[in-house]
Amino acid sequence: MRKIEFLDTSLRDGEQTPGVNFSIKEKVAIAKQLEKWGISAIEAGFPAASPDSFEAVKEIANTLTKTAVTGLARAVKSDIDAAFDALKNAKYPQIHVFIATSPVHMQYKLKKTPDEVIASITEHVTYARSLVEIVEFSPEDATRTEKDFLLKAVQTAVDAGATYINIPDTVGYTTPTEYYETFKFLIDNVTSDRDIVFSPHCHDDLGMATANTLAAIKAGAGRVEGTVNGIGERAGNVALEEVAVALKIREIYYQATSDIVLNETFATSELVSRFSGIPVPKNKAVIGGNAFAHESGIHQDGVLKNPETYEIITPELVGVKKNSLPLGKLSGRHAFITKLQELGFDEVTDAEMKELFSKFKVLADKKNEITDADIRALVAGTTVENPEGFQFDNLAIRSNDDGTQTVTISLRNEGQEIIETTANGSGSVEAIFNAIDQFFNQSVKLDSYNIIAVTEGIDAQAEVHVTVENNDTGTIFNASGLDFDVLRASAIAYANANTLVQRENAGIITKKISEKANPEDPED
Ligand SMILES: CC(=O)SCCNC(=O)CCNC(=O)[C@H](O)C(C)(C)COP(=O)(O)OP(=O)(O)OC[C@H]1O[C@@H](n2cnc3c(N)ncnc32)[C@H](O)[C@@H]1OP(=O)(O)O
Ligand SMILES: CC(C)C(=O)C(=O)O
Ligand SMILES: [Mg+2]
Repeated sequence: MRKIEFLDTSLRDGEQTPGVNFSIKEKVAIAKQLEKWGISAIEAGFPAASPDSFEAVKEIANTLTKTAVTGLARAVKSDIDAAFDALKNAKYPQIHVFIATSPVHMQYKLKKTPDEVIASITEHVTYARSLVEIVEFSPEDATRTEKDFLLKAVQTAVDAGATYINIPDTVGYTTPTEYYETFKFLIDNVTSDRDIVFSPHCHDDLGMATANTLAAIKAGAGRVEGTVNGIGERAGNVALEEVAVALKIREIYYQATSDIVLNETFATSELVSRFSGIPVPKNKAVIGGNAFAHESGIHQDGVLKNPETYEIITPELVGVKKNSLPLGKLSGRHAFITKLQELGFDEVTDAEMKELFSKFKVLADKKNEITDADIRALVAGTTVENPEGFQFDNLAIRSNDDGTQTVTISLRNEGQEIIETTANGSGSVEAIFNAIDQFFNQSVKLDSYNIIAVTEGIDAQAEVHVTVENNDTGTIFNASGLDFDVLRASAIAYANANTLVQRENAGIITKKISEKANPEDPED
């Protein structure tokens, strides 16, 4: 049975999702969880894109001990130098060089002839290979590239020293049969005296990313690329959890396995969802809230008689655990520590533990039963917070006789100074957002506002997701807030989003606007 390697690009392609902007701390926390999940290589970013991206790759390279870390680079020497500099301390560094090979990309975007692209592949893969042992090459938009030219580009990269050949379906255009044939064609025709590993990199524009990825494995691919929860540019990348579980359930058919620790899947998905601000839909395959729910009578009858009638994946397989140790307001420190360990949070420091326990006690006073989801939410909010900018402190609401609401909100700056603003609104949320707008005094448009209950029941914690647009730059930011009270969660989410906008305006973070189409550009 073949072992399929997994490369996760949630921190690079995943961050290209409109609105997603992970802080460096969040990226490191995700990278550590990915290592625990059994990912063999993490594409930690595009170091040449911004100082923030560079620092994140560097920090992850300094942190991981088991997993290879790779950085993306155009076929441009300074991009490759930036990737190498960021990866200097990685235990297992890799550099990923890409250049487009489809006619439309070469002619309009790169303004290069096919011969110039081939020369660029030789020059830049050779250069990357002079710096690190393991180089990955991607012919961008491979699935719209003419077959013989694709083979020529790939053979050129192999001859220049690339070990991993990634065949991106950049615009989510291919189909399973076609992609299978592309892989077969390349694997059968590329020659090398070294072992070359081919990998799919699928986008989900036509909803075929998982099927395409599995077809590539069937054709002989040895590594897969994708993201957690399928986040990524446009309709997203392939969701790696779907590929990992499909391989497990159909391992005989694919004659392949992986090192993915499947019972870490749910925790990985939840962390990425929280930090990306993108909730997992209830009907999402493998990890959605309904993935294991049986609603209709005939299905329930079948499952009661034998779960195998309708259940091919068990909740336990992907780490959805039964709440074996229920916690409440009378629980003590020992039970709390045991629960943290049971949930896999074994790296919590003493100081974090102290803070977590006091937050747990506050929550337990308000909520009858503290579930595992509450604890995970608590940990995510405490161990990774945005230390820069203003933090939500408190809010007070008054209903007026004319039906309007008045809100006084206080925010705390890094020096722990508390600043208050007051505003009116026709409803409480509007008044809260008006008060925060008044405080930040910057031009922001609210694009979306969503509330999710973290757990079931009337005393559930609320998670609020907002998407805002910085009117000065057009950049979109997602942010979330979590609290027992939905209005406080709303205030936290909106204040966090405004903090990101403020940091962009101050030049501390940069995010290229990829989500806005340019009508003048033939590619858009
Ligand atoms: C399919 C993918 O996911 S590709 C990865 C996409 N990710 C990103 O774009 C990350 C964020 N990007 C950025 O921060 C910026 O685009 C940067 C820093 C990389 C470059 O910024 P700028 O120098 O301002 O260039 P800009 O983005 O406007 O244009 C891209 C340039 O790179 C060229 N280019 C694009 N891809 C490649 C490549 N693989 N190899 C060589 N050149 C390339 C384009 O032709 C264009 O060149 P031109 O300026 O001569 O016309
Ligand atoms: C950079 C490449 C691998 C990419 O993300 C794509 O083509 O989708
Ligand atoms: Mg991609």
